[in-house]
Amino acid sequence: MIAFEDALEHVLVACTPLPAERVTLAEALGRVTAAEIRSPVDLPAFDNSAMDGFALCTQGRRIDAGREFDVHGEQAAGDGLQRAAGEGAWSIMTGARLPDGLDAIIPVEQVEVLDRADDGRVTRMRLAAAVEPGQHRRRAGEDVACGALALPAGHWIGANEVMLLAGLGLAQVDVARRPRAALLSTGRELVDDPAVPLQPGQIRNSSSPFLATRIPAAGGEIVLRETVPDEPAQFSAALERAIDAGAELVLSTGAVSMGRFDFIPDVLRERGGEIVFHKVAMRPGKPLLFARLPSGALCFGLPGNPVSTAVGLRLFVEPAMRVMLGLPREQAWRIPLAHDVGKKAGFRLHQKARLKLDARAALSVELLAGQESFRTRPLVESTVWAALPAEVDALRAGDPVDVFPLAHEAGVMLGAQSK
Ligand SMILES: Nc1nc2c(c(=O)[nH]1)N[C@H]1C(S)=C(S)[C@@H](COP(=O)(O)OP(=O)(O)OC[C@H]3O[C@@H](n4cnc5c(N)ncnc54)[C@H](O)[C@@H]3O)O[C@H]1N2
Ligand code: MOO
Repeated sequence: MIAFEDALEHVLVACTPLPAERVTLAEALGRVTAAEIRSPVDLPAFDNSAMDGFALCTQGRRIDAGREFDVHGEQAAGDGLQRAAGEGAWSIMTGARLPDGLDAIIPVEQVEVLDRADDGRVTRMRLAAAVEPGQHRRRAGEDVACGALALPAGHWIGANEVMLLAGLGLAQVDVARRPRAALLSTGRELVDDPAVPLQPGQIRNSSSPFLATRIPAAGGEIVLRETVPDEPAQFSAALERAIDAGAELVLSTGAVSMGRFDFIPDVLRERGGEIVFHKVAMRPGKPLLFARLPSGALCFGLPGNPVSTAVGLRLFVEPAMRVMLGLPREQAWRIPLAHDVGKKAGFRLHQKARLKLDARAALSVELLAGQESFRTRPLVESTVWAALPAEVDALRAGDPVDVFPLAHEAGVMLGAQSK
C-alpha cells in the first residue's frame, strides 16, 4: 500500500502535456490556452464616452460650473469619425466615439438645457457642475492595450475569457487537445438503461453517468463508454477497443478489490501493462489501481463503490488531466475545521464536506454525516472534499485541513489557475 502523496506523484510524472489544436471561440469554453494570447488590437478600439451627456474640449484645464455652450453636433454609439471644430459642445451617448478634438464628458444630469431644436435636440446648455480634463472618457487600449497579455498559457477558458476574447475579435484560439478517455464499467449487477426493470440483485449503473458528466466538464473527451460483465476476456476485449479508439486515459470502475471477480490487475498485466501502484493508504478508494499500458495509455482502476469512484476521479484523474491540459498543479485550500474529528491513524480520509460561514462570516469546513462509500445522497449536500491527513488520529475544531472544490476547474474562481 502506497501513501496518497506518493501515489499522486507517480500519476503526475506519468502524464505529458498534449499538443495544441485550433478551435473557434464558440468551441473554446472549457478548454485551456495552449500558448499565451496577446491582444491584436486596442480595447476599447477608440476613445469613447462613459456617459450619456455632452463632450467638451477642456484644453487641459478645469471648466467651472455656469459656463454656457452651443451644442454643435450629436454622436451616438456606432457613429464614425467626426471632428469637432471651435468651442462648442457635442451631445454624446455612452460608448460613442469621442469626436476628435474633445476630451471630457459631462453627464446629462449635470447640465441645464437652455434651448432645443424642433426635433428635440439640445442646442444650448449651461454646466451645472465643473468639468475636469478627461472626465468620463474611456481611452483606447485602457482595458487591454494592443500587444498586451490577454491570457497566459495554461489558462482555463470560462465565460469571462470568452467575453474578453470576443471583445478582442479573436475568432480562433489555440488550446490543448482534450485528453481522450474511455469509461469501462465492470459488474454483471449493473443495468445501464433506466427503462429496463431491475432483476433481483441488479442495480443501476450510477457511476458511468457521473463520469460521463464530469470528464467533459473537466476538460476531457469520452471516446468509448461500455459496461462489461465480470468476465476477464470481455474486459480485455473492451480494453482493446478503448486503445483502438485512441484512449489516453482508461477509467474502469469496480473489480479492483479482493473478490473472486476482481480481475482488473490480471488483465492489465496480461496485456503487457505495468501496474504502477495498487492500493493507496486512503479511504474511501483504498483499492485504487494505476497502470500504464504499452500504448502509453494510463489506466485508473477506480474502486466500484460510487463515492470511491468519485474520489479517485477528483484526486487522481483530474490532476492527471490538468497536467495533460497544461494547467498548473492544484493547490488545496487550507480551511479550519468547523468541529472536532476522530479518525484512525494510517489512512488519509477524503470526506464529503461543505464550507460554511459562522455568525461572524468566518469560513470553516464541516464534514457531512454519511461518509460510507456507498452513500451518494450526502454528495448532493457537499461542496468540497476535505482531506484529513493519514498520520493523525484526531483533529480539533479550528485545525486547518486541505480542501478541494468538487470540480478541479472550479478552482478558477479563486484565481489559482493561471501560471
Ligand atoms: N475483503 C475485502 N473486501 C473489500 C475490500 C477489502 O479491502 N477487502 N475493499 C472494499 C472497498 S474499500 C471497496 S471501495 C470495494 C471496491 O471493490 P471493487 O472495486 O472491486 O468494486 P466492486 O466489488 O465491483 O463493487 C463495489 C460496490 O460498488 C458497486 N458498484 C460497482 N460499480 C458500480 C457502478 N458503476 N454504479 C453503481 N455502483 C457500482 C457494486 O455493486 C458494489 O456494491 O471493495 C470493498 N470490499
Ligand atoms: O473505497 Mo472503499 O469505499 O474505502 O469502501
